[in-house]
Amino acid sequence: MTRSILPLTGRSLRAPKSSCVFIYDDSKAPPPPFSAPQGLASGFFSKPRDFSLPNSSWGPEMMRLYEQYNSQCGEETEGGENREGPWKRLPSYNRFLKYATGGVYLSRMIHKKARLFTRNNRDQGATFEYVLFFNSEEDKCVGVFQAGHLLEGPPGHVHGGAIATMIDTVIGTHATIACGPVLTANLNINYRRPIPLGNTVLLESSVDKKEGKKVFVTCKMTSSDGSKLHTDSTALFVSIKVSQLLLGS
Ligand SMILES: CCCCC/C=C\C/C=C\C/C=C\C/C=C\CCCC(=O)SCCNC(=O)CCNC(=O)[C@H](O)C(C)(C)COP(=O)(O)OP(=O)(O)OC[C@H]1O[C@@H](n2cnc3c(N)ncnc32)[C@H](O)[C@@H]1OP(=O)(O)O
Repeated sequence: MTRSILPLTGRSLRAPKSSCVFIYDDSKAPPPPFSAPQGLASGFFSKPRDFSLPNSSWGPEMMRLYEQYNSQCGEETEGGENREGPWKRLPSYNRFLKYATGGVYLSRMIHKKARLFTRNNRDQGATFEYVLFFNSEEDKCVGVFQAGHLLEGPPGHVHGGAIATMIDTVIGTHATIACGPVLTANLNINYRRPIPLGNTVLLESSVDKKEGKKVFVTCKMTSSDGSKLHTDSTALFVSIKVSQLLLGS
């Protein structure tokens, strides 16, 4: 099942008349969430860049963990057959939607320039290098994150806000897979040990409980070999209708 993407005329979202607006159709049952960004992205670019693939800035630990999970991913073989695997690599693009009003008219320039926060720097390795994997059998989501030199907080170490961003990204993705579109309502982080800039860390999340519109998720972030605990965190996500978010109601 794939999420249906409706091309709407500009009127309903107050976008420029000549524009084609893409929005998720909430009336359909939630599909696996990661077909959506791909579909969306391909509406705007002939070949969208998938940022979760290795690049020359990835260090040995980032590559080691990537290979460890990627080698356990299902894939299509050269013969066109599907090879089974417990993990799935989640592709990652730098934008979701071309137009969103958010209740206020945003200029065409802002819409055009909007980019996903974690994927907005063209300098490879400078900020957030990461890849996410999901295991549906175990209901586990894993993020491998290499922290770049522009994420400095305390001297030589990663800023707490950048750490929170990565946690939110992993658990937000996990909550979206579990429940469809969600927003972070609450995020609690215990920062246990600072992360040196350039280091690769591993994030592992689990869904603890679903209660109506609410989904409770936990996440721990460790050094790449698992020996040091950097953070442990809990979060609450609440399901939303994307159309409400875009229309500002
Ligand atoms: C954005 C969607 C895009 C979807 C795209 C789809 C696929 C894309 C694929 C993947 C995406 C993957 C990853 C995403 C990456 C990163 C994640 C970034 C996430 C964010 O960066 S997100 C921005 C920051 N986030 C906000 O900007 C939220 C502002 N906020 C609100 O928009 C509302 O506040 C909302 C919606 C949270 C709730 O509003 P609401 O009206 O829907 O619900 P309501 O208030 O009725 O609460 C219902 C029940 O939750 C309880 N509850 C609510 N809030 C609570 C709190 N804080 N503490 C404890 N309990 C709370 C109530 O007590 C009640 O509980 P009960 O039912 O038991 O009474």
